[in-house]
Amino acid sequence: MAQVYERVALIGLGLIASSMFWAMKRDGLAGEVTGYARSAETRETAREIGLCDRVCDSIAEAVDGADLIVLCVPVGVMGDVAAEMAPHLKPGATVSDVGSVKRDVIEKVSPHLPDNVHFVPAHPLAGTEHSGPRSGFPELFENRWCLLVPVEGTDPDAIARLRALWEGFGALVEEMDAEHHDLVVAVTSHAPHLIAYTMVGVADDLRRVTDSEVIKYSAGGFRDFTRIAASDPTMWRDVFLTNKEATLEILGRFTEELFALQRAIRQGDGEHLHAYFTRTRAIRRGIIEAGQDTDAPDFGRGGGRKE
Ligand SMILES: NC(=O)c1ccc[n+]([C@@H]2O[C@H](COP(=O)([O-])OP(=O)(O)OC[C@H]3O[C@@H](n4cnc5c(N)ncnc54)[C@H](O)[C@@H]3O)[C@@H](O)[C@H]2O)c1
Ligand SMILES: O=C(O)C(=O)C[C@]1(C(=O)O)C=C[C@@H](O)C=C1
Repeated sequence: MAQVYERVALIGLGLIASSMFWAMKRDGLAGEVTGYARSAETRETAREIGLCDRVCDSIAEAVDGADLIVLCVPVGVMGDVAAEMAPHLKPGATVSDVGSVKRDVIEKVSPHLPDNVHFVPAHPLAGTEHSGPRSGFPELFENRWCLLVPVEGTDPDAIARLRALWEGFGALVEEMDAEHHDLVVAVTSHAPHLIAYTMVGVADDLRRVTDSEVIKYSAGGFRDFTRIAASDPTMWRDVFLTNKEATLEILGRFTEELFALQRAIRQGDGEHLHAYFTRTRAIRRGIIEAGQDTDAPDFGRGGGRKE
């Protein structure tokens, strides 16, 4: 595959950055890739496993001369990181991010960026419950969506180039505005994570269900909940604090539906339950028919793959 960027800097060296790096190297999508993470331990691990061509001890050194800089840190620190790197950016460079929330990130990052760089926020809808520099694998983005959320007036060439990189990773790319993005992912990702966290918390609170029983009998739905609820606490704290409005809107609707189902169970209203479950079953079938059920085949081979 053809090289898309000569110099790329990855800031934050966890699951997403490491998956991007391995995919870039596998397919020759970038020339030199530099990396920076805040903790010396993470930088040391990165050097040990060959994550990045050059691991830098300062953000200034990492972004120096880079054509593309991707912020791969938790959404709560995107603004601070942008402020720190801004004076060292090369004119004409593209700054992007992979944050799970877009409106807040755009609000926090944009004011720090000089006028002579392009800002093209992005969000790959792909991940696992694992985090850190060892968790990435190059197939992570294959056949997954990556949403680009460019602000109005962004240079179309900068957008097209970033699109080419994500398509090079095997992702399906679409553009969306930030507000819509945040509402969509509140439904498809953020609220489901909160529900999973809650369900596992409830099981943990029930003293009659011992730890060993939770492990022994969790072969089905609950096992999936425990996988999701094992996701990184810092990342998810930041997601909920920065996508507050949309998540609360969806959780409000969720609570209303839950009460309605609760009442149907109490009143023995089987018709209500059956009609509801028939409707939701059709959604799952729609996902599979659209070829979006990327969980079905064993697509990952790295340490961070899904169970
Ligand atoms: N994990 C997922 O499923 C997933 C999927 C899509 C997008 N995202 C988004 O991608 C971003 C990164 O997530 P991840 O899963 O790769 O996280 P991760 O925890 O695996 O990695 C985060 C990295 O950022 C570093 N970091 C934290 N604060 C920093 C700072 N102030 N300066 C420099 N480095 C700092 C950490 O040391 C770590 O190396 C987040 O914004 C997240 O919302 C995550
Ligand atoms: O599959 C998982 O483990 C994920 O949690 C990935 C997932 C998701 O909810 O789909 C999580 C957060 C991201 O922002 C995008 C993708």
